Amino acid sequence: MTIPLNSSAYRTAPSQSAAPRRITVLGATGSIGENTLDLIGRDPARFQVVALTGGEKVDRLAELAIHHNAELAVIADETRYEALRARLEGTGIEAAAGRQAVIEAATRPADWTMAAIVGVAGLEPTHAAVKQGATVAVANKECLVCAGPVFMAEVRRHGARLLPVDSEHSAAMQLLSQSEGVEIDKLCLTASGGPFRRYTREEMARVTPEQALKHPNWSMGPKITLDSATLMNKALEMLEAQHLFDLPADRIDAVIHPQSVVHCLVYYRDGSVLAHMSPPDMRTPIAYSLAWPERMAVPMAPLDLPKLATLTFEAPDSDRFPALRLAREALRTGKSAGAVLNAANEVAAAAFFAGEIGFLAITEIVERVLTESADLVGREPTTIEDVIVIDEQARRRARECLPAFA
Ligand SMILES: NC(=O)C1=CN([C@@H]2O[C@H](COP(=O)(O)OP(=O)(O)OC[C@H]3O[C@@H](n4cnc5c(N)ncnc54)[C@H](OP(=O)(O)O)[C@@H]3O)[C@@H](O)[C@H]2O)C=CC1
Ligand SMILES: CC(=O)[C@@H](O)[C@H](O)COP(=O)(O)O
Ligand SMILES: [Mn+2]
Repeated sequence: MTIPLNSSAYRTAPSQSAAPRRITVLGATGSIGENTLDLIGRDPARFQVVALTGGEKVDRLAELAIHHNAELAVIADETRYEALRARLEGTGIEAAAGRQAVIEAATRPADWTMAAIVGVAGLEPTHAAVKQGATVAVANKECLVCAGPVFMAEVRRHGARLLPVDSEHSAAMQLLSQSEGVEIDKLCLTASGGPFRRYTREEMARVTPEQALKHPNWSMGPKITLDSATLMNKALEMLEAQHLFDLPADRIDAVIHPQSVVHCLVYYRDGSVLAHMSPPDMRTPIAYSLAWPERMAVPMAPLDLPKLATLTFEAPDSDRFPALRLAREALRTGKSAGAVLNAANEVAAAAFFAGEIGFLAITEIVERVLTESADLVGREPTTIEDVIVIDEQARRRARECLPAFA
């Protein structure tokens, strides 16, 4: 379902059942996957693990599957099937491999699926989970960025329930549940500003992948950590919010908040602003989605405001960080702007990690591909398959751009 602004949907208690909830984690070996399983492992009587999937980390996937007594473990990289099968031999856990097997894992009946594969690679498996009509906790923001209206239509068509996991969107869902029947003026996402918040463009031109991977507040996978450094993460998140909450482009904003304690703010026309706070640890939004509409305990210390002492906010600088300007344009353009922006960013991010381009070239390539791809940007996909075709074409154009930025 669309997260409705004017609905009591959040307050409807689920039927209470003594049976453990059947859980699947797509992207189990990643940062979100590990945090999800950490919480699940603390209350094993409440959860039963159906399927776990990984990309390449076959040993870790097998360890997690054994530890959580999963029914099925799937590794996306087919060449690692034999290694997975050997590790799981005698455990009774099924092993499978390949892209299609990941999609099939997502179709196994489950009450709750965590969608935490990174990148557009997560789109088809998450869509497969949505088609089961169950609850999907969606960390994979690319589903919404690339396929927004099509994906949300599929959610409605299959009667699935989406629970946002991205910290800002989890916060937004909690804030918007206070706004039933009330028009909001603005939804404002916070951005830490990343490790280069105070860098000049000249300094940014020389930064290395190692420096970009040092996020000031959050421990996350490499791709999203780099996106935080370019502010492309916030660009993706503005598009994610547009589709999740069905908001007009001009009601979505972002502000720099270096402490990452406030995650989202909702502005009302009477001057009120509601803000959501929590420590910068993803186990809080994951726990919210796992226990929803109830609350569960997490193992972290509560926020210590006197110790924090100061929370600060700054306006983003679009000259040094063009990503937010690109996001605003993409929000207004709609259609396939999000898919093209994301595809170009995935290609450019991989090229930066490979040492092929500099840090500033990442957003420059995204802008170049968006500017030169009016034909792609203007397409209105009607199916997930259409989105994948657009993504592949935008990737090809981004790859063609790389030599000019090397
Ligand atoms: N990390 C965080 O705190 C947050 C993450 N998110 C979003 O959640 C998603 C996951 O992020 P994060 O956990 O950081 O990412 P990670 O890189 O840590 O983990 C990604 C997961 O996806 C798997 N994977 C990678 N490529 C493929 C593929 N082609 N097919 C199948 N599986 C694949 C990886 O497997 P393996 O490692 O075995 O190769 C791993 O399990 C992203 O969309 C991100 O934007 C949103 C908010 C916060
Ligand atoms: C934890 C989470 O939700 C990330 O998306 C986080 O927001 C990244 O930090 P930035 O605010 O630096 O993008
Ligand atoms: Mn986020």
